[in-house]
Amino acid sequence: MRRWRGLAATPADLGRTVVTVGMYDGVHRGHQQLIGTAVARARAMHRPCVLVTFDPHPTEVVRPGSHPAILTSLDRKAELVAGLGVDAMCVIPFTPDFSRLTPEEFAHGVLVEDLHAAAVVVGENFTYGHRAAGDVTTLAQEGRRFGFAVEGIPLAGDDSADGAVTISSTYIRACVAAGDMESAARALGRPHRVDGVVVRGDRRGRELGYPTANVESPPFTAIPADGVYAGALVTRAPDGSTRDSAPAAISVGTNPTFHGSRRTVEAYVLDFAGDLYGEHVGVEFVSRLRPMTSFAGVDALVAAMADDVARTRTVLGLPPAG
Ligand SMILES: Cc1cc2nc3c(=O)[nH]c(=O)nc-3n(C[C@H](O)[C@H](O)[C@H](O)COP(=O)(O)O)c2cc1C
Ligand SMILES: Nc1ncnc2c1ncn2[C@@H]1O[C@H](COP(=O)(O)OP(=O)(O)O)[C@@H](O)[C@H]1O
Repeated sequence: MRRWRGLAATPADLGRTVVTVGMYDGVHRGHQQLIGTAVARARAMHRPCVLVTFDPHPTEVVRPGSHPAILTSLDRKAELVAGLGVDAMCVIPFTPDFSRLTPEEFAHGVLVEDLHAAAVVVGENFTYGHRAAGDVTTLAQEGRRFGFAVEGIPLAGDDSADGAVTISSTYIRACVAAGDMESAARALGRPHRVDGVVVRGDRRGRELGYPTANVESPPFTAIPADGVYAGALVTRAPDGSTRDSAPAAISVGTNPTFHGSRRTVEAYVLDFAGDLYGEHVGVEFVSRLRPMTSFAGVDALVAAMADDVARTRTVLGLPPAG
């Protein structure tokens, strides 16, 4: 997949394109349907499918200080959309100036002049331009004027949840913030993952018998509620692709037993011994086991960790330790 930042860097040899526009944070099941439709239209028209997204999140520019938790980094988003067949990802720096483009300026300047759109595929609730004044109806009008087709796709739902919900990034952020990783996974179509780099901690884990990879993630990463989770540690190659995935018991919180103050994400990898410092990893959260607890002493904590590891094996369907 080709990828560039800023409309000025758009390759000159794209020809006419099929464009889909959105934040696509999470690349959840609704996004997957929408992107799948855009890719299918592009294939049928023998055009490249270009996904246009924004960085930083527009909310932060429109209402500073209100940055939402981010479900997928740009690199992870690129990996996921490439897997859906998207040919190119264009990241538009979302600046105050860009936020002031009128709907018509966006349609004509960005979609027609920069990206040569022959067709545009968006969700039926898509809005664009200054104060989100443009919607699918205005986009269809611009399309008739400037010569591109417009398709507004109905939003996907999750009927298996208590009462059907419309799948959205906001809904998934709420699931993650509450530690409901099963609902998050149903909406995402895969477990939620926190990406980051393994850094040094207090070097206490190995003394307890449970060394933990402390994973430092970028600001605004959507980190699940404090607690202990069953999941996996995914190691990544330098190009970002997945190298390996191993079962893990994961701790999120300030380690209150030791009166810590920094909130950390730490993964104890089952049946593993080795050096993970500096590795680019992803922590995948499958199920919440219990809250973060302030134990009276180290022995009680170690006993709880042994139980967490046993329950992790059960949750993940692994045989008990031999
Ligand atoms: C499965 C698991 C469960 C944990 N549960 C708790 C807990 O309930 N309370 C707590 O204070 N710390 C908990 N921790 C975090 C440990 O306190 C932490 O891993 C240990 O202090 C090592 O820290 P270090 O990696 O910075 O050396 C847990 C860690 C793991 C891996
Ligand atoms: N099973 C394992 N799970 C996680 N990390 C492990 C494991 N075995 C060895 N390690 C290594 O040990 C480090 C964690 O040891 P620990 O004593 O908790 O130190 P720190 O406080 O620096 O995290 C990890 O970053 C990793 O390099």
